[in-house]
Parts: sequence; C-alpha cells; structure tokens
Amino acid sequence: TNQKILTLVMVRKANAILLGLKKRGFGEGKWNGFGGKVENDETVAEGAIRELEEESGLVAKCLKKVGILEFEFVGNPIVLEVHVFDVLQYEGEPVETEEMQPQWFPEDSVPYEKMWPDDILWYPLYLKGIKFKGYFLYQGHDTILKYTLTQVDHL
Ligand SMILES: CN1CCN(c2cc(NC3CC3)nc(N)n2)CC1
Repeated sequence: TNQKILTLVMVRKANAILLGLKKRGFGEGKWNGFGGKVENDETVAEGAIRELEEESGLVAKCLKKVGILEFEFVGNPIVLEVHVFDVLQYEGEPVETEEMQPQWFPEDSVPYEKMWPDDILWYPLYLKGIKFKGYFLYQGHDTILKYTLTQVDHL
C-alpha cells in the first residue's frame, strides 16, 4: 500500500527537550525527535522504543502517545503516517550515534528554523500536553501548501 508507518519520539526532562541533529538520510541537517520505520514483527510502540535506543542510546521506560501526523508530497503517492510519542522516564545518557547528534534544548528555545516546517505548528500543542492529529500537504521539503491540525481526546 502507499502508506508508510513511521515513529517520532521526543524525550523531555524539566522543561527541556532532547532533539537530535540528523546526520544522514531523510531530514539530514534538521533537528528532530528520534524515530524511523516500524518493522513487520513489532508494534508501533516497540518500533519507537527500538529507534530511540538505536539513535540516542536511551532506553524509554514509559512512552506516551501524543499525536499522529500524516504527510503527503505533491506528485508522490506515498503517505507518511508518523506516530508521535513523548518519553518522560528513560535510562541512560544521550550519546552521538551514526544517525543523530543529540542536544538538550529549553522548551522555549526549540530551533524551529532548523526543523521540519510542520514542527512550529504542532509543537505548541505537544508542549501543552494536548493530543493532536494533523495532515500536511508538502511541495518539496520546505513548503506546506495546506494543513489541518485538530485536538483529539484519544489516540
Ligand atoms: C522517521 N522520521 C521521518 C519523518 N519524521 C518527521 C517528518 C516531518 N515532516 C514531514 C515532511 C517530512 N516532521 C517531523 N517533525 N518529523 C519523523 C521521523
């Protein structure tokens, strides 16, 4: 099918958020949470936990679903369905990996200009603990032609 299920995990501690600078591949050069594809033999949450450890060295002890984001790109039939999670309890210290260079940012200093353009739209909901569903139509990787973003009670 032309749907790809992906994960995105943000780790938070006392009013700071852990982001990684993507060193290669999709989103290279952007700060983002951690994540990737979901394998056939794992749940979305298991995939999220696995990617977080692979990309940051952190082991999530509790994972909260906070949102679902759908992305479409003009001229490309593949729809990305990104399941977004928040981690407040984890083990380990973040380490640089092949994929990501981790850094803590104060929640009021998120480097939106060096992130995907959709982030500045949904992070305010995420940081307020509001669960959300969003759909974004991109033209290329820099322009959002249209989007919808709604608060939801349950994911
Ligand atoms: C495994 N990944 C891939 C996609 N991803 C995205 C995508 C995204 N926008 C989409 C236009 C690309 N925006 C954020 N913040 N993350 C999360 C991690």
